[in-house]
Amino acid sequence: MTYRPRFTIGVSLKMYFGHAEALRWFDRVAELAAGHPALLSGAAELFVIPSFPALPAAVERLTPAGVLVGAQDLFWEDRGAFTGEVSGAELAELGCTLAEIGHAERRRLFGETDETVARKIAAALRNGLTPVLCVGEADRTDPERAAADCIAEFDSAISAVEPGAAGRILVAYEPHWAIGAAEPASPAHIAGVTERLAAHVAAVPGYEGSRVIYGGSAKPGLLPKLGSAVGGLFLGRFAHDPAALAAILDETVQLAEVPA
Ligand SMILES: O=C(CO)COP(=O)(O)O
Repeated sequence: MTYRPRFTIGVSLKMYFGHAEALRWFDRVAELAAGHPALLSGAAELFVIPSFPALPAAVERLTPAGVLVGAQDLFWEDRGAFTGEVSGAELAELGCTLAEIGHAERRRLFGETDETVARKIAAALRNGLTPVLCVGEADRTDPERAAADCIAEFDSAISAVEPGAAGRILVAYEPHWAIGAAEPASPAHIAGVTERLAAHVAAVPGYEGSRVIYGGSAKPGLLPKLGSAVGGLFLGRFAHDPAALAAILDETVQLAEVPA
């Protein structure tokens, strides 16, 4: 079964923007998305993951334009004495529909482990949030070994999901070495990993509709080189200019005309 929309395009703003800057960016992206043929035709769905304090404004300004909003992290408990943390329950209440989990920066700088990732995946699914699960090899290697690392990360990440709570996951393949770089990984490397990873994910019962997207210095021009090897892109810096995001949405329209 072909999942619609054809491509998922996501943007994480990480901690790049101040508040006023984020609001201006939301307004420009809302304007772009509301009239874009990619969203209107089902060629693409678009999600935005801003900082926590910007979430209510993002929901208010982007949701009417058909853009999904998610958080950059969540805690694995739903309520209690956990100073500084944010629950999936509150995120869902705010109108978020996604939660990013296990980004390489959180693993490297904030002590995220396979165990905490697994607990957070369970928390997201139990609160009705679609996890954006980040996986990827730490060091440059061949696609076979990279795919094996990603598959092990995926299996570990779903290991704490409560029975009956499995659901759609957006798996973001982000090789650590390609994040914050000048160029993305090569199309051959990306396809060599995403095709193996997607085949594995598709065979796990309960996770139907999941898809694998690529992140790590992704920018206009990459998607046409990948075609159906990926379910979409997860963008960082190269979506700060809304014109670049528009160019990528244009590419999804052209690609959607080619049968999957
Ligand atoms: O980590 C990323 C998205 O989560 C990618 O960021 P960059 O495209 O800025 O490398």
